[in-house]
Amino acid sequence: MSLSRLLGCLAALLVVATLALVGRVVGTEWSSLGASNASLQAVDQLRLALVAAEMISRERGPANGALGGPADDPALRQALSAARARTDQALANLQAALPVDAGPPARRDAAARVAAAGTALASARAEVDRIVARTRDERAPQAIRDAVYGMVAVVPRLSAVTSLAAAEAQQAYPALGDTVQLARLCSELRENTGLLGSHFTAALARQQPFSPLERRLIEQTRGRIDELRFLMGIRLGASGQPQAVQHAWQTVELRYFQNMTQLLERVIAAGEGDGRYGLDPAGFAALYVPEMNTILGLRDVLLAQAREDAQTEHRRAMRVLVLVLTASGALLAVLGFALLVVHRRILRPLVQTTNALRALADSRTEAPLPLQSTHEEMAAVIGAARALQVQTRQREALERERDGLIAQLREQSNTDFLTHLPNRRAFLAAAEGVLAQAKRLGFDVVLVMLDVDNFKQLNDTLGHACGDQALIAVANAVRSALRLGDLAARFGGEEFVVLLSHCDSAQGMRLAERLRELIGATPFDCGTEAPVRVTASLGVAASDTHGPALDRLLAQADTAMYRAKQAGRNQVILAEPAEAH
Ligand SMILES: Nc1nc2c(ncn2[C@@H]2O[C@H](COP(=O)(O)OP(=O)(O)OP(=O)(O)O)[C@@H](O)[C@H]2O)c(=O)[nH]1
Repeated sequence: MSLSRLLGCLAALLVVATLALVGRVVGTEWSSLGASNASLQAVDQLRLALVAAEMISRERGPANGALGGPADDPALRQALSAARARTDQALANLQAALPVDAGPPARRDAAARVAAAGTALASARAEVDRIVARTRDERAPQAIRDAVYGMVAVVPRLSAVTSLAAAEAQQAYPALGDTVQLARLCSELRENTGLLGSHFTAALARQQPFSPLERRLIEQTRGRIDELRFLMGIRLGASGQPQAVQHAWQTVELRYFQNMTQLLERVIAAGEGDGRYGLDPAGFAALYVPEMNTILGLRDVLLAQAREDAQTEHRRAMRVLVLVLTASGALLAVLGFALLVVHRRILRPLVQTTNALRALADSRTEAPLPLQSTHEEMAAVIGAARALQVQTRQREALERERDGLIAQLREQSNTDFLTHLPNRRAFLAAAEGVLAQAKRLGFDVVLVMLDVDNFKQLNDTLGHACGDQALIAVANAVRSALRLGDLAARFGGEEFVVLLSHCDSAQGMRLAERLRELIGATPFDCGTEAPVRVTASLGVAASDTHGPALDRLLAQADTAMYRAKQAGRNQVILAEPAEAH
């Protein structure tokens, strides 16, 4: 696997792992935000449910007043219809906060329960109205009691709704548990204190002692009130309760539990005695209800506290989420930047350098290298590769130069520098090749040995430079007499040699003779008045007579040439067959 591929895989892995981690953290904080939002909603619903229950309870005050008062008292009727309007509004508010066809089954059930409470309330009100329409004398005590307890029975119908809201608030944000439960206990306490007042209504209206049933109900309700006071006292007495809550609880203790003790003892004593209360239901309510409502004050403080706690939690969750999102964004940005830097500053130059080095290994020096890196190590690698590239280019240039020189030297070592004809060495090598071919293919060759006559004398009389000119003139004559495929060379000093391919002795003699004439007829300039000429003596040896061995042909031609010299120079002598042996 290539390094870039490996790094690509690692980068992808890193990005995926980071995204998973970020997703997990953001998801957790997002659900924490959702939970705190849900707890806020649940606290609001709990408040609406408790207020609705309170309004139904409070409606019992004017209802009891109307049941105990004269049939056509406009003040009582007005108070009752105002209380009913408040209750209807509170129920409508609660109904609006509970979606009927959305959410989990318990929630839909809660909405149905509110609707059922509304229906039960309507029938309880109808019962109250039926009794109130009668004259006071026509109102049977049992009928009043039934009407009162018809109203009383409506409130518990909302308890499922309040417990659902309290449970949801608590589930979303467990720290709210104590506060919402205390708010519910407050509501229940308020309901029971109201109920206690309602138990007195019929007896106060009739100014008669309590019936056994009323006595039992009063005892039960007082017992429940004491129980609730105890439960709340334990929780509210614990340290850590906010000041506002402690103050509200102390107010309830003072104004309801202490201030009302005397009034309640007096009414109960009269109810258990002669039935002379000294006040009617409305009078009792005027004294009792304001003190009882301090419990609602405590409830509202608790609900406000729960809402504030939920809001604080919501703000905290929002802050954490924003922080997590910002940190995640920053982390991803840093990661992306780091990967980009690694890719641009390390990986890409490395790959480019690797390609350049690979190309160098294949003797290709044109592959581009990255521009200089700012990183020490990369700069060193790129610098080394660049130096290698430059060195390779220089080496290649030197090698080219060397090859040229070698070729030139080879050329020079095979060529006579004066006449530019091949020298003895080159001739011997080439002639061996031609003779080998002649043997193989069966054609004849002729070797002509040529020596310039009286050359020493020429040198001595006209100078060495003139001798050189003579040699150049002879070489030119030899060159012009040759056919394609023939070989000619300066064999040494003033001696030349010619090897004629596909040639017999007769043809060789003719060519040698023509060459002799040509040399003798070729003038050259030696700075003298008249141009100078030289002659040459030539010895001819043919393979058809002497065989195709080079040394034998050379020796025979040389001997023939010597004889030509002896015979007076400027002539051509064919080697005798006898000389072949
Ligand atoms: N100018 C010049 N002279 C050369 C060169 N090579 C050999 N010589 C001279 O050629 C002469 C050869 O002389 P000899 O061997 O006596 O032969 P010759 O004078 O031609 O006499 P014959 O061959 O008998 O006609 C010597 O004086 C060499 O110094 C050369 O390249 N240039």
